[in-house]
Order: sequence, then structure tokens, then C-alpha cells
Amino acid sequence: MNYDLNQFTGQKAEKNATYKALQKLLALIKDDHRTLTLAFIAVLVNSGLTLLGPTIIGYTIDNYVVTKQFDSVLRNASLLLGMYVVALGTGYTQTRLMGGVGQRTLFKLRNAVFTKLQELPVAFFNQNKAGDLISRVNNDTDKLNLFFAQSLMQFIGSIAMMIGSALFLLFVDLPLGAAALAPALLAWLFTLATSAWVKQKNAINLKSVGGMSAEIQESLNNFKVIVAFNRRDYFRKRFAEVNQQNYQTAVKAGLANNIFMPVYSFSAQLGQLIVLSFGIYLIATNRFSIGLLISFLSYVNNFYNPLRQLATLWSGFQVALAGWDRISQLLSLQTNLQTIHDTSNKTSSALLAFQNVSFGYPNGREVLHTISFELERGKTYALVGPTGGGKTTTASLIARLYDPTSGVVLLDGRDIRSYTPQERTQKIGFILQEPFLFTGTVRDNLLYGNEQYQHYSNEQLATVIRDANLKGLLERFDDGLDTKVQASGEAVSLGQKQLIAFMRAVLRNPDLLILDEATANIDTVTEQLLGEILTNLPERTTRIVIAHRLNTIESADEIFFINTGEVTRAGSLQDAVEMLLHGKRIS
Ligand SMILES: Nc1ncnc2c1ncn2[C@@H]1O[C@H](COP(=O)(O)OP(=O)(O)OP(=O)(O)O)[C@@H](O)[C@H]1O
Repeated sequence: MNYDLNQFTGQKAEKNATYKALQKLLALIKDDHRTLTLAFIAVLVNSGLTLLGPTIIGYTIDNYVVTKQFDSVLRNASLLLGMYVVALGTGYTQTRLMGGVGQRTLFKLRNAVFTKLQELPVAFFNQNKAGDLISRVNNDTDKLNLFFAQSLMQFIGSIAMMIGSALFLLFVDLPLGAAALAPALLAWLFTLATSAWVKQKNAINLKSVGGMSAEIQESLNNFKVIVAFNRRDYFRKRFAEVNQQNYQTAVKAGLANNIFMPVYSFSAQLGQLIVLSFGIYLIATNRFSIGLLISFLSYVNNFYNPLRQLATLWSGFQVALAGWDRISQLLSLQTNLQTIHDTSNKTSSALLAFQNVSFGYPNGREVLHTISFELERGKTYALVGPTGGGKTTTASLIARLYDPTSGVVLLDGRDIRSYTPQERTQKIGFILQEPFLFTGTVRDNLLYGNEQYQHYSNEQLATVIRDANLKGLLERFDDGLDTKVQASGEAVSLGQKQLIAFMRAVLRNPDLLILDEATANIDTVTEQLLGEILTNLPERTTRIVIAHRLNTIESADEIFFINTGEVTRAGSLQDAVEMLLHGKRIS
């Protein structure tokens, strides 16, 4: 399955996915329907009051100013002032309410995106850069917040004002009204023609922001290599390039976003010119009063001012849409590692069995080719083979980090896909080649994902550690369980990280323990200690050891040689050495 987010093309199937994601967006604001309704009412009241203004002014001019009835003029002026104050209040209410909706949507959206990231399989993270994902969680979601907080109700308000004004113009004088509105048609056609282009320019810009973020993340993650190889200039140059690219796409997006404004302004000016020219003619022929012309002009303004505002709002909307596309691509992804109902009629009495398993990474060659083997309970297996031969891949399939392209993996006689992630991780412990620790203490890291001992006190945990023969390992840490650990820091050595990963896996008491190069950075004495711990694991525990060092595989009951898509049983350590030396099966 392809999980590369930057390869989405917006084809039909993806459009359906976007539609689904749009439903998700609506679900996010569903809880806010009361606030939205209130804000909507506030906007309508605001627009209604603003719309009434010109009528009252026109009426006052024609009936009281011309006849010099100052009392009535003053009364209507006070009425107008009252209306404007109420409009101010509703405007403020609307802004406040929508600000809350925007922030809440942002909050929920970020949670939804992050939760989705936690659901996705390893294959997804192989194909996407962390920096780009961070940018989607941080930057793209904020584009939607801005739209909700600042634009949505203005958008509705502007439309309401425009409809009201248009109705008034057409009602008072149909031909003049239609002529005054005609330039808006131009603006509308222009909008239709350019919107997709504007959205695309914004999408390119957001993608380049994601690319820049990925670049920053990569250089921060690898700063030591950069310093050691004196590659600072190289990375500076690379960053300058992506920054330059981002600058260029931002300028283009900015230009695209501003393209509506002059066209909308021009159509507004045309509208006014038309009304003025025809209006003078209508007054000269006594079909229009001065007051009516003034209110007419005001309504033309009331129509075109929101239209001008729409120019900005519309580009904001295109930015939000482009951001939403990037988020919805992520939200609509489904993990391909679903828990399925076990329909295979295949059985095996072994703890784990590969039956005709083939596997290849997306866009890569086949790494394993119709492999079959079985692992018995309580035995120790070693996987050996040349670098890149497929050992880690085999172990990853055993831990179901990926599913086979064809064939089936059976755990305890059942399709491994029929186990829930909890059941599976309970049964299988995996010590990865590159141990990763979370910021916290040794204790936090030992209990990571371990429900059983979560609430144990340090003393109780120390007893469990002693019973599991792990005491000798814990002593390697100055402050024992309370030793501070940092995900990216150097407070613990690589070997110590491997020790924590080892203890973490053993404490979970799994049926199957996979050690992928787990002793590569550990001294010989400690390695012997690990060997003893492994030997003393409960009898039913099956161990799989991936190692390049021969002494670590000496104690294995069976050795598998993995290379060029094949898994071959090596009868003895000597056979394995021969195979390693010749890189192939010996006859
Ligand atoms: N995430 C991945 N995406 C694409 N190809 C991969 C990925 N991981 C491994 N491969 C490819 O699969 C093949 C087997 O890799 P694997 O890591 O299983 O080998 P290995 O035997 O464990 O090697 P080593 O001894 O170096 O750890 C290699 O050709 C590698 O390039």
C-alpha cells in the first residue's frame, strides 16, 4: 500500500476520500452548533442593521432634510446611532464566538491528526518525512483555524449584505439595479476561472513549508554527523535552497491570493460609475429623487464593499482548502494492518510458522520469497546472513510490523493478523536494532507499554527485576530506576540504551523474544550476563537472536541463514560460517 502523502494527485478516488474527510471536519464542529447558530444570528442582525442604514438616510434626506425638519432629522440620526451601536455589539459577539470555535476546531483537529498518526503502520513512517508531518499537524491545521476564527462568519455576513443590497437595488429600479450589479458578474466569472489556480499555488506553498520543516528536522536529528563531517556548510546550503524555494512559492501564493482584490475593486468602481451616470439621467427626467440616488449609491457600496472583502476572504478560503486537503489526505489513510477474523484453515502446532511467505517493501524488490519455517516453543533460534539479506525484515514480519505480500504467518496456530495489537505485543517482545528511549527515567522506559507493573512502587519493581535476573543490568545505572534518560540526549550510552530495551522486553514476559543486534554495543562481560538471563527465561519462552558475532549465536538450538529471498536451515554453527563465507546454501 502506498502511504506517501506527497504523491497524492487529487484523482477521483482521493476526491471521495476528501469528501469523507470533509464529513469528519463537519463532525469536528458539530458540537459547536449552538455557538455557530448564535454567531450566525449575530451576523444576520449585523448585516440587517447595516442594510437598513441607507434606506433611513435616503428617506431622511427626501422627507426631512429637504423640508428642513431638524427634529425629525435628529430623531433619525439618533435611531441610526442606536442601530450602529447594536451592530457594533453583534459584530464583537460574532468575533468572540467564532474565535472560540476556531481554537476548539484547531484543538480537536490536532488531536485527530495526532491520533491518526498513532494508528498508522510502520510503512507509513517509512514513506513520509517527520518534518512534513509536523508541518501538517502545526501549520496546516492553523490555516483552518484562521478560516474559522476570522473568515467564516465574515463570509456569511458579506454574502447576506450582498444579497440584501442586490434585492434592494433590483426592487427599487430593476434596469438600473441590474446595470449596477452587472460588473459583479465579471468578478464572479473571474473568480470561477482562477480559484483552482489560486488553491494550487497555496498547495505548492504548504508543501514547500512541509519540505522546509523536513529539512530542519533532518539536520537537527543528525547534528553530530554534520559536525563530525564538517558538513555544516553543506546543510546551510541545502537549507538556503529549500528556504529560497519556500520564499518563491510563498511569493507566488501571495500574488495569487491578491489577484482577486484589484478585479473586485474595479468591478465596484464600474458599478458606481454606472449608477452615477444613469442616476443623473434619472434625476434629470424626474424619475429619481436625490435621497433615493444617495441610498442607491450606498447600496451599491454595500454590495461592492463586501464583495471586495470577499476577495480577501476567498483567498483565505483557498489557503484553508489547500491546508485541509493536506490534512484530509492524512486523516483518510487507513492502516493496512487491520485485525481480521481468522479464516485461514491452516494450522501449525509450532509457536510461530511462516507458510509460503513472500514480502517486498513498497517500490522495492522482493526481500523474502515463498519462505516456510516453524519455530518451536522454548527454543533459541539465530538468524544469520549477510548485511541487507533480510534478517530484520523477517523479524519485522514476525512482530507484524508489516504483513506479507503473500502467504501467512501463524502465531500459536492462528493467523497473526487475527490478534489484536494488545494480544500480539503481549506475546511478542521485540528489541529493535536502534533502541529508542523516551524522555523520563529508566523506570518510565522499563514500564513503557507494560500495564502489569505500571502501579508498582520502586521497591516492588526492584523485586520483580531481581526475580527476572535483571538486577545486574540495573546496577549499570548510577541512580538505578531513577536515572534520568533523554530521548535525544547523551546521558546514557548506546550500550545502556540497549540494556534498557532488553530489560523492557524481558519484563513483559513474552512468549517470543526477538533480539535484533541487541548486543552489538555491549561489552563481553555484560553480554555474558545477557546470555545467562536469556538462558534463565521461563522454559516456554522462544528466542530469536539476530547477530553478526558468532559467539552470540553459539548457544542457539537452530540457525537460519537468510539471504537473497531465501531462508535456509544451517545444520551447525560450522555450516552457518560456511554459508556466511560463501554467501549461499551449501550442498
Ligand atoms: N524500510 C525499508 N524500505 C525499503 N527497503 C527496505 C526497508 N528496510 C529494508 N529494506 C531493504 O530490504 C532488504 C533487507 O533488509 P534487512 O534490514 O531486512 O536486512 P538485514 O539482513 O537485517 O541487514 P543488516 O544485517 O544490515 O541489519 C535490504 O535490501 C534493504 O535495502
